[in-house]
Amino acid sequence: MARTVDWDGDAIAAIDQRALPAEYRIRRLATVDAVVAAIGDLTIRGAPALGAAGALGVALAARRHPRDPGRVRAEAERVAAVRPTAVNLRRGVERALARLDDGADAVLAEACAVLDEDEATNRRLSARTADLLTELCGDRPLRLLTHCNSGALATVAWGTGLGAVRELAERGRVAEVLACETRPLLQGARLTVWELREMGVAHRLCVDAAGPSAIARGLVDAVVVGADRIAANGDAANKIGTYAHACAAIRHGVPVVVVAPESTVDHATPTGADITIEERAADEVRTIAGTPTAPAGTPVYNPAFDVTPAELLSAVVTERSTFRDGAWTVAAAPALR
Ligand SMILES: CSC[C@H]1O[C@H](OP(=O)(O)O)[C@H](O)[C@@H]1O
Repeated sequence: MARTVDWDGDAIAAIDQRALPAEYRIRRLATVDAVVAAIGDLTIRGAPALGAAGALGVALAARRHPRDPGRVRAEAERVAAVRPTAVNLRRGVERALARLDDGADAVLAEACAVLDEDEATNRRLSARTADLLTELCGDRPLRLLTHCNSGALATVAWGTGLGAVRELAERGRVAEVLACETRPLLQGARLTVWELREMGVAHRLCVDAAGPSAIARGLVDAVVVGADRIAANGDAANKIGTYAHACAAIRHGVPVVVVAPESTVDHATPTGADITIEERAADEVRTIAGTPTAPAGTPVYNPAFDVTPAELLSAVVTERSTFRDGAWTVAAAPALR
């Protein structure tokens, strides 16, 4: 699989995640308008992937308007504002924009650095999470519940929550993954299942409401999810439905681990109550694959995310820190070999 988001020398090359699993196709995005549209319609989705797309969107603007920094900043703001919850999007934009005074080539180089750093970061946080799950659940094949998609498709490569599943599978420590379909846009059914088949990991698909029930019936050893923004106190915003799994998990003594890069931790946001939750279009709920499921005009409540309070989480794991029992601890630097 190619990188989820990449630079082809003149434009952004992105896997079109709306087309999966039926079709694997790359969309070429050569303008800021195209990037804004692709983020809005979830051609590109997932916090780290959004960060990469945001940085590359600024690079496109800087190449298009090399002598108009004001225009570049305005275009950058258009990109950053498309989706408010995933902190990585604005961070990727700001990181690229910080090089604007050095010229368009420097902006592009910074954006490409965002991409180049991602896979190594995700492999590190995946290994740290696999170690923690082994500590929490025992050194045995585990039955894991996932929600939405936090795999390679949500990042530039490898993945976060599903990256940890991949790491455990390579260690021979995954018995089965129960993948929640994730209404309304079905990232679980369409994307996580597709990635699990690519990995050769045993899995079953279930409706979202079956997640808490599976936990209650003792079918799940741990819940492993990604995140879009993690507040300073460890509260985590993730796909709508995550909170319900966590409520069931704490009642039944099942660990819930949030896996995300440091770039998703927002220490400037004190608690989950301070996180803006994106509301999406009503028709996403009133239809399935374009077929109406409710009468036209039915009023809809469609938050794209919910917040799981830190007290319901066993841990938040990044590539270099862990939030557990109310505190962040930084991992010791890996021993020099
Ligand atoms: C590794 S970030 C994945 C995160 O992003 C998803 O949201 P969306 O598909 O709307 O971009 C979901 O919350 C995943 O957990």
